[in-house]
Amino acid sequence: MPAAGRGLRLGPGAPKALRALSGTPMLVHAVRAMARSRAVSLVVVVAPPDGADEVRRLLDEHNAAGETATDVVVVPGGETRQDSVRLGLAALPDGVDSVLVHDAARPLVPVETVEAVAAAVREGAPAVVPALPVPDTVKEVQVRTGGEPEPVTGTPERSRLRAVQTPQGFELKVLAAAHAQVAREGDGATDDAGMVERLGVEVVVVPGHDEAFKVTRPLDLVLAEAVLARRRATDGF
Ligand SMILES: Nc1ccn([C@@H]2O[C@H](COP(=O)(O)OP(=O)(O)OP(=O)(O)O)[C@@H](O)[C@H]2O)c(=O)n1
Ligand SMILES: C[C@](O)(CO)[C@H](O)COP(=O)(O)O
Repeated sequence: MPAAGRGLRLGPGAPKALRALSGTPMLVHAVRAMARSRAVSLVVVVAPPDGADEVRRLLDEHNAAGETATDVVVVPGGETRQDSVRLGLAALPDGVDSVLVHDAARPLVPVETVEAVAAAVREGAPAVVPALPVPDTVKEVQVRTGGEPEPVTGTPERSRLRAVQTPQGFELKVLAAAHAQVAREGDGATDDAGMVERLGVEVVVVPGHDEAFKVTRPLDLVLAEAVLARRRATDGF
């Protein structure tokens, strides 16, 4: 679980994963969300490089894995999400053959989404992503950094686009090979599946969920609090 980001787009404050949602660190919500799935037996939390001890303390204090049999280990992360995922993979024990990579910044992912991804990997898909259709029309532009209007260069057909979430599920040897290739070639990708695509391995999509959104900007905190309030009212947690 990459959790080492600063959360710059969320504004000043503690590293994003440590910020509170309804009084509980976002990371604790995310670990609980994964531990709730019977497909998950170990969560490797990749903490801010200088914050591994604090993260361990917070997870223990909040009893993050609760009554589940899920183990939680904490390792320090890296400069980029890609580095952090690679450091998390390096901490896996021998004998693991499949892995889910889940952003701590998606703390409210429903257990059904986690299980759908895990089931697709178990059934033989080497790489699986949860995703939703895109509600807006998406334009490709010529990027301008000076604030001037950006010329549109194309409009991809919306019905063929998907907004991709996490957890993304992989055969471990496929994901490890993808990260090794990217590390060798020095070419990044914004998600793990993107690296696997470059290996020429097929990635498949299963349905994502609105509540698996990524807490990125301040308005996302408002949405997350509203989802938690609705869950407390209807589900009791
Ligand atoms: N060096 C990094 C950067 C990001 N992440 C993690 O990757 C996930 C997705 O990243 P993002 O939402 O972009 O988080 P930040 O990098 O913290 O956000 P920002 O870009 O706004 O700073 C988050 O769980 C984040 O903690 C990480 O583990 N290591
Ligand atoms: C992995 C991801 O959440 C899939 O949508 C996304 O690409 C992460 O991007 P970020 O810029 O690191 O938040």
